Amino acid sequence: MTLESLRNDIDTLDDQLLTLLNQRMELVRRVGELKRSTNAVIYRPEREKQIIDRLHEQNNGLLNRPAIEAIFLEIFAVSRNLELPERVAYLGPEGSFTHQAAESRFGAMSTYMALSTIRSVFESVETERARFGVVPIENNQEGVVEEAIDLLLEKDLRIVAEIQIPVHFTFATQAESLADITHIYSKDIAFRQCSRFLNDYFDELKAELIPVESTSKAAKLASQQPYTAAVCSGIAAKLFDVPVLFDNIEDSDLNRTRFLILAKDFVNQPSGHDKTTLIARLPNTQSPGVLAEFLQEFNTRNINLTKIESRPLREGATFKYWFLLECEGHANDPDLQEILNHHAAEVKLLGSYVRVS
Ligand SMILES: O=C(O)C(=O)C[C@]1(C(=O)O)C=C[C@@H](O)C=C1
Repeated sequence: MTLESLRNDIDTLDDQLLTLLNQRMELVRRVGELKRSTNAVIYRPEREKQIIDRLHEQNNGLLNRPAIEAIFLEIFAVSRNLELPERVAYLGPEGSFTHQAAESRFGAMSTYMALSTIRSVFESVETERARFGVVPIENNQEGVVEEAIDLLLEKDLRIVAEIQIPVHFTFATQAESLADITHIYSKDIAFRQCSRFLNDYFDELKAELIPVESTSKAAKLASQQPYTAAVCSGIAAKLFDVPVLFDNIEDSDLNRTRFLILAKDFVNQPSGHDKTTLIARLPNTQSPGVLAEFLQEFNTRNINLTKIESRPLREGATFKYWFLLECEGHANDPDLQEILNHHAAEVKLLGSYVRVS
């Protein structure tokens, strides 16, 4: 087959894909009308997961699961925008890893607001300037983001979904050759995490490493100044139009960050593979057994507790704590429901949502 005839076949299939996508959007538009008439929520992560699971199971072509996910998450994002355009606030600046996390769920078509603090993301959702907020909650190498954890107690928001993304860095530059590069910009932590690559390539070339506030700023500088480069996220390089010379230049490929999507009011239906996040303010944790007995309630019901984080209650000059707990399962599961009922006064449900891993 010639290139031309292969391309002709691709054109024919693309025409069919477009027709099918438009047919799908017509159905989605009707779903949107139905939902608006019943005041139902537009974003249904558990339904999206169900669709991707089903497609993956029946698939026997070349596309693997990440490819199916990438294509369909973008389709869902376009669908949701058609049903009701929804604004997404995230911890900026543009091109940050939180931006990348937000885009991985809400797609290229959503309206985004880059905010400069985690608190302002919470507040924008609270005051309904944004329908959803995306914040980092923990990194598997560095631990939790304390500000985000504390705001979960302070503000009355719900968790819609979690996103986990590997922290990959790219090396982006406009320079024609590595030997031309005199300065490399990035955040100091990113330099540390890419030290092997930088040593291998630049030890002899002697480019100067210049730390700046964010990897997005680094990409911006590299877009403005010839003979410079940036160690930054892929999304920042794309945003500032700096060609990526090397991908995944980090020393360890185990570095992952977990983000939460927050909304003012949100209830997910069970997906069969869920996680639940709770806040517990137990009275008298200084009395023997109070905390242990509470945790035991999960154990006796065979509920797998996956995380417990203690944070100071900041009540006077005392050492008192509240706890952020995560367990497998959905708040509708009868066993978990029992615990929630039993501790209605001291336990608050932040959300049940599709468990990533
Ligand atoms: O099934 C729905 O509830 C829809 O709104 C449709 C749809 C889709 O495109 O398939 C879009 C948004 C939801 O997050 C889930 C699925």
